[in-house]
Amino acid sequence: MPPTSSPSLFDLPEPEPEKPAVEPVRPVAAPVAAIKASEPVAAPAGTTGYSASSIEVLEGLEPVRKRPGMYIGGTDERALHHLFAEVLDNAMDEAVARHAKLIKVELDAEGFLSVQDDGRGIPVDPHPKHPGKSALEVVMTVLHSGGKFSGKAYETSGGLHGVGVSVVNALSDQLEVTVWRDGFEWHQSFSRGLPQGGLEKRQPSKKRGTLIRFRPDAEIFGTGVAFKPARLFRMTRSKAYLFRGVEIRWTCASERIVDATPETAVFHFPNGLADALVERIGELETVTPTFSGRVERKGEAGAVEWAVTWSPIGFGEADGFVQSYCNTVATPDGGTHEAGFRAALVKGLKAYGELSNEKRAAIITAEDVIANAGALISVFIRNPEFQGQTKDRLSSPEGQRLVEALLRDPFDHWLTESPKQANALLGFVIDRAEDRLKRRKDKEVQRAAATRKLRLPGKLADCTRQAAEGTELFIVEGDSAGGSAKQARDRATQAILPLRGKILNVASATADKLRANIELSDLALALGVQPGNRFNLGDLRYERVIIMTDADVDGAHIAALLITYFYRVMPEVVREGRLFMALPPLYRIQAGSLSEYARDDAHRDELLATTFKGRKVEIGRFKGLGEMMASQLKETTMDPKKRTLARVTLPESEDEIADLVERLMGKKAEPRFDFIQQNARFAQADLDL
Ligand SMILES: Nc1ncnc2c1ncn2[C@@H]1O[C@H](COP(=O)(O)OP(=O)(O)OP(=O)(O)O)[C@@H](O)[C@H]1O
Ligand SMILES: [Mg+2]
Ligand SMILES: [Mg+2]
Repeated sequence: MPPTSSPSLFDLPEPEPEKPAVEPVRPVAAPVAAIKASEPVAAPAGTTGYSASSIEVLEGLEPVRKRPGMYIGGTDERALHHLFAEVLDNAMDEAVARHAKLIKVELDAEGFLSVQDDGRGIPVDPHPKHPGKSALEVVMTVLHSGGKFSGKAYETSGGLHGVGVSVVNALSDQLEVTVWRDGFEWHQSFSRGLPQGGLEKRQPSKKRGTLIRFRPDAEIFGTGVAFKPARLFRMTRSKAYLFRGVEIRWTCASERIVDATPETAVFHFPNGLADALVERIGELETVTPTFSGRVERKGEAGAVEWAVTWSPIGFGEADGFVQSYCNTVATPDGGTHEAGFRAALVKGLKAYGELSNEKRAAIITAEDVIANAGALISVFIRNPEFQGQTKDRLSSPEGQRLVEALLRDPFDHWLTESPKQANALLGFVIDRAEDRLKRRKDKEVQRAAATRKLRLPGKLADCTRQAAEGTELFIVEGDSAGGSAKQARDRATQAILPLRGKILNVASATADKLRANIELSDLALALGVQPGNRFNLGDLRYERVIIMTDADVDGAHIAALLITYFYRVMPEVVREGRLFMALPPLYRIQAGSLSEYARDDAHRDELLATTFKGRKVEIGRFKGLGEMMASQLKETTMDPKKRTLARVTLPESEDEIADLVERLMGKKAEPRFDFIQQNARFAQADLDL
C-alpha cells in the first residue's frame, strides 16, 4: 500500500505550530526520498550482496526437498521409514473412520513400496480453489492440504497437518497414485513432487480405495539406501494391533529379504492391544494376569485402549516398557496420554491400598508402578497435537484428561474384583518403592562420604597422614594464631583449623541456624562427620580433637562454646575421650640463659620459688597464641613430647551435665571463665597425655 493512500496517518491536517508533539508525522516522506537518492550507501563489511533479492520464497514442495529434516526428522534410515508411516497412517485413518477394512502393504523387487486401502479414495473432482487441478493433485503437491482439518471427513485421525503424503511425494523419485471411486479407476504419476501429466481417467470400476506406490529418492537419502523389510514388517504388524476393525496383508519380494522376515503375512487382531501384549510377553512369568480393555467416551469422539502387566524379572532388555499411540500413530517419546496412564494407575493403586488398610501404599509413586510394567496404550482423540510432523510426542492436554478419566473405573473394578491379583500387584509395587527409598538412602550416604573426602574446608591445613590413628586436629582461635600453629605443627600428624571470631552459641541456636553456620559446618567437614543423628564416630578423621585458644576471657568463652557444641551435636566425641584442650603457657620467666614457661599464676609462683629462687628474673605475659614464636608454641603447647593437654570429660549424671552446660553457657561471663580455669585447666590436667 503506498503511503499516500493511508488516510489515517498521512492526510492529517497541518499540525498547529504550538503542538510540536505531532511533528514526527510529517517528515515521513523524507527518508523515503533518501533511500531513492543515488548516493552509494557504504555497506558494512560482510553484508555485501545481502539484499531483498537474497530473501527467497520456496514454492510448492521445494521446501521439503531443501529441508527434509523439518518434515521427516532427517534423511537417515529412520526418516526413510517414516515415509512408509505417513502413507500407512493415511490408509489407517480411512480404516478407523470405518471406511476401509483391508490394507495391503507390498515391497516389490524394484524397491517400490505400495500401500493400498479399500476406503473412499482420495477425491478426484476439480478443486474449487485450484482451478484446473483435481483434489488429488492438490493433496499430492500442496503442503497443508487435506481433509482432516475440520473433523467432518474424519473424526479422529492420525493425519492432521495436511503434509504427510505431499512430503512423501516430494521425496520420491517416482510416485503413482491410483484411486478407485465414482465408478472409475483414476491414475496420476509424479516425480520428485512434480506431476508427470494430468489425472488420467481409466476404465470403469466398481472398486473403492487408494493405492500409493513410491520409491524414495536416492538424491535425498543417498544411493543404495533401501527399505528394510524387517522394519516395515514390524511397523505393519504393530499398526494392525491398534485397530481391531482392520486386516493388513503383508507381501515382500523374496529377493529383498535378508533375514527371517516372512514373504507374506496377514494381520488381524480382534483383541487389539491385549493380543499384542500376549505376543510380547510370551512365556514370561507375570505378577498378575494382563489388565486390558477399551473404553469409548460417551457422546463424543474419544477412546482409550490399553493392556498392561507386570514382570518381576523385566521384559527382555528392559525392566519395563510403555508403548503409546495416538490415533494409531506411534509416539515413542510418550506425552500426555502416557502421563494420564501413569497417574490413573498410581492413583487407583493407592486408593486400593487405603481401602485395604495397607499403610505402606502411601509411599508408592508413578515411577514405582510403571518401572516393571509392560504397557501398551492407545488413545483416539479429536485434533491431537504432536511435536513436529514425525509426531513422536503427544502434547494435547486432552490426552491426559481422557486417559485418566476413562481408565479410573475399569482399574478400580479390576482391583476389587480379584483381591488376589490386586494384593499381588500392590505388594510388588510396594517392594519396588521400598527398594527405591533404600537405594536413595544408600546413595545419599555414599554421596555424603564422597563429599567428605573431596570437600575439606579451604582454611583447613590438613595433616598428611590419611589414617585417623595418631593424628590431631587443632581448632585455633583466629587467623594469626592459626598462622603460628601452622608453622609450629608436625605436618604429618597435626592439622590446623582456624576459626574466625566467635562461633554461634549452640545452647540457644535453632537446628537450622546451626546448620547454616559456616564456622560450624566447616568444623564438621574438617572432622569428616555429620553432626546430629547421622553422626558416626567411625567417620572422625582425627584421633584427637584439640581446642587451642588464648588463655584469656575471650579464649575461655570460645572454648566453652566449642565444648558445648561437641556435647550437644556430637557427644560421642566427648564421651569417647577424643576432645582435649591445649594448655598454652601464660608466662615466660627468664634469668640469663635459663627460661621456663608457667601455665598460670600458681605455676609461676612455684617456679619463682624453686628454679628461679634468688635470681633476677624477667617475666613476660603472653597476650595470645599469635604472639608466641612458632618455636615457643611448639615447645610449650603442641609438641606431643613436651606439652600438656587436658581431656574434656563429662560428669556422670544427666543433671550434672545440664548444670555444666548451664554454667558454661550462662549469661554471665565471669563464672564461665572461672569454671574453665578451675576445671579444665587444673582439675582435669591430671588426665595429661
Ligand atoms: N488413503 C487415503 N484415502 C483417502 N484419502 C486420503 C488418503 N490418503 C490421503 N488422503 C487425503 O489426503 C489428505 C492429505 O493427506 P496428507 O497425508 O498429506 O495429510 P493429512 O493426513 O491430512 O495430515 P498429515 O500431514 O498429518 O498426515 C488427507 O487429509 C486425506 O483427505
Ligand atoms: Mg497423512
Ligand atoms: Mg498434503
